[in-house]
Amino acid sequence: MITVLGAGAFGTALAISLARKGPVQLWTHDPDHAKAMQDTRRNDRRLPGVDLSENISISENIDTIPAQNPVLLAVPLQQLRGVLTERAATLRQHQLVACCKGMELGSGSGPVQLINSVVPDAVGAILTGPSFAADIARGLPTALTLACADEAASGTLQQALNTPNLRIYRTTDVIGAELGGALKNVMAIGCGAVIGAGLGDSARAALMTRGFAEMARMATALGAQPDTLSGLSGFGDLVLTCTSDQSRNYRFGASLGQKEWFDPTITVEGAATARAVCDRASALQVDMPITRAITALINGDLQVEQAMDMLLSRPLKEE
Ligand SMILES: NC(=O)C1=CN([C@@H]2O[C@H](COP(=O)(O)OP(=O)(O)OC[C@H]3O[C@@H](n4cnc5c(N)ncnc54)[C@H](O)[C@@H]3O)[C@@H](O)[C@H]2O)C=CC1
Ligand SMILES: O=C(CO)COP(=O)(O)O
Repeated sequence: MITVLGAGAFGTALAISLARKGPVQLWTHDPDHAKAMQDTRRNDRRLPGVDLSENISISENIDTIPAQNPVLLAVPLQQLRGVLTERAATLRQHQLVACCKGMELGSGSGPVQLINSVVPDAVGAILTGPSFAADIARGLPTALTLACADEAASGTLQQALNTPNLRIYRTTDVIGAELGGALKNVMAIGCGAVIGAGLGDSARAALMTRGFAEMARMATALGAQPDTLSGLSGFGDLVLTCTSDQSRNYRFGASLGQKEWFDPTITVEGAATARAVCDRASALQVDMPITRAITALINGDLQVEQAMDMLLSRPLKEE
């Protein structure tokens, strides 16, 4: 049995995929949402149009989780500390797999760092990489990275989470995998803004490439292995979210570029993460001009055209 905490788009999609192999417990903190999903056998709020199989049991209350059950934590990163703190007694000594992308405001922590600090006797891991919830739920082929510092646990989790459509690779480079997923969302907002403002595909390609260099710079400063960023969690997810309308970060960026309203209830991890990354970059003295420009855009301090002029007028340098 696998337990999924968080019945948003991603948690539900993972539950649907994993339920093809065995029983899954899907938890939501909202009793009305649990009732609606139990009645309709669908998650119309977050992942409409896909049925929840009988292998998925839905609950708004999970007091005990058998020790051998891996637990997937599929809530937005900025909510993760609260969920862990509230459920720490239940989650102790479990394998906890963060299924979220970002850096916490204030602490600058990634998801596994948060798990390790709030539930220190659990095994922390992260599942990340290029994957839209709707694709996973429809059974389309997808590849993800499972990062866990504990090699034995990483092998067990890889087996447990691999499904016929969901191919899981593993790594012990947790910080690299965390940063790939967190930083690419900031770039996706920037790319959406570039396309939304009509600045063209060439500008987007430049932003992705120089943005990737910036991601690698930050990752190296924090001790990640350089190769990790070139894998699914970095390069793979950067390509996906910077080029697809399915990405909420990209669509949010496009709305900034078009100067249009964007629904604030939609999860856009890159917005808070951009601010957290700027703070972390300042503390580490890592040069991240693209991230800073995107953050200024998100904060309303710059328009896309001004941000682009600022980047283009920087002193010339070697690639
Ligand atoms: N949707 C996607 O295609 C993918 C999402 N992710 C990541 O998954 C994470 C979750 O995103 P989604 O599921 O897409 O978001 P979502 O907006 O669809 O759902 C978030 C869920 O978290 C729940 N939640 C919020 N605060 C909570 C709290 N304090 N306690 C308990 N539950 C709480 C909400 O009720 C909601 O069901 C994000 O970090 C995202 O980057 C990763 C890969 C793909
Ligand atoms: O992380 C994702 C795909 O890998 C989902 O992207 P969005 O959160 O931008 O929708």
